[in-house]
Amino acid sequence: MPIRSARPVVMTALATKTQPVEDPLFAPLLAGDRRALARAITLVESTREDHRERADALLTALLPHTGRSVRLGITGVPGVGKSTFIERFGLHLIEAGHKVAVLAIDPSSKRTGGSILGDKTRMELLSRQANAFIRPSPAGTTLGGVARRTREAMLLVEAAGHDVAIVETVGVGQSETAVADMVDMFILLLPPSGGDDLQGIKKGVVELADLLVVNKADGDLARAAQRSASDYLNALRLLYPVSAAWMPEVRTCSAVEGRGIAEVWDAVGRYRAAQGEAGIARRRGVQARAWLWNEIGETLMAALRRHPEVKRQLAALEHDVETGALAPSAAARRILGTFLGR
Ligand SMILES: Nc1nc2c(ncn2[C@@H]2O[C@H](COP(=O)(O)OP(=O)(O)OP(=O)(O)O)[C@@H](O)[C@H]2O)c(=O)[nH]1
Repeated sequence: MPIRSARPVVMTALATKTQPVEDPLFAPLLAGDRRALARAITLVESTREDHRERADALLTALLPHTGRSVRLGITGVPGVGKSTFIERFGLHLIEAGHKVAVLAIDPSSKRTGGSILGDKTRMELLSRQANAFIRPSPAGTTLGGVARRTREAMLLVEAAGHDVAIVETVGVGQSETAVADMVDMFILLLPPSGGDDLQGIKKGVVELADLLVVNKADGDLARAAQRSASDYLNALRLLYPVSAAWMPEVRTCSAVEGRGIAEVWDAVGRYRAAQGEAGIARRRGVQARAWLWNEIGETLMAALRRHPEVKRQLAALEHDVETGALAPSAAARRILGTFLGR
């Protein structure tokens, strides 16, 4: 069953007619039970068909209780200090009374433990907090698959009462775009660079960022960090029109010393004020529509690959395409013809 917007009147009528059984995870998750939340995330991560149906039903029921968090994406190259930063940032938010969830996207990880958050020593202090929920990246082969499950996990943490949802991704590859497509604000952590150039940082990633934070602004690196920050600011001035609703800011911080962390949260507040509720809602609407088409694509492909007759034909058609006996477009049309029963 696809995710659909909640229509209380119709739902109530349907509910009394068919008496759908409420998922046992529904009530405890809404009450903020961590085990129920963890189990619900495991459910949405499952690829089993029956689990998928249950996950869709649970998500649909929870949908009216989602959307109330500040959705932040954080990226940066390995070693820039993401986990040190997120831990400090998360602790700062918890101290201010927030409930924080950290989710990760890392489909590329071949590291032992499987994911960037798999290592138990990461964010140890934060993970011990009652108001923090940290979830490692699910194992996945495709970015699309991992992103889909992270999006759903974000809805679940929101339903469980987390009012700040942080999606972390390692700054290599395409995952930054996937994260930028599911959050309200995208934060790029940068290392202090030695020279006055922006080498090593992909321009595309800088363009996605709403806030640039040069980390490690301490000790010997303090001056280099300041210099990098002004270089980035100059570069951004060339990228963005001054009249835009939000001109990305550049800040420095020291995650290790805990300096500049509160200022990052202040910048989040300014960003949200500049966008306004309508701006955030618009961005989320565009994201939801893109997500719908993603879902259609993924679901169609999965159905296509499962189709028995398609499966039977596929090897021969692939062989014909490989040997040049058949044009890929013609083979694709035949496969789709079979799938659609034409
Ligand atoms: N001087 C200084 N070092 C820092 C700071 N933040 C992190 N580091 C150090 O940078 C190294 C990497 O920090 P992590 O937080 O593990 O970085 P990460 O980006 O999560 O790294 P990956 O797990 O490889 O993705 C560690 O040795 C940290 O102690 C900082 O503010 N100042």
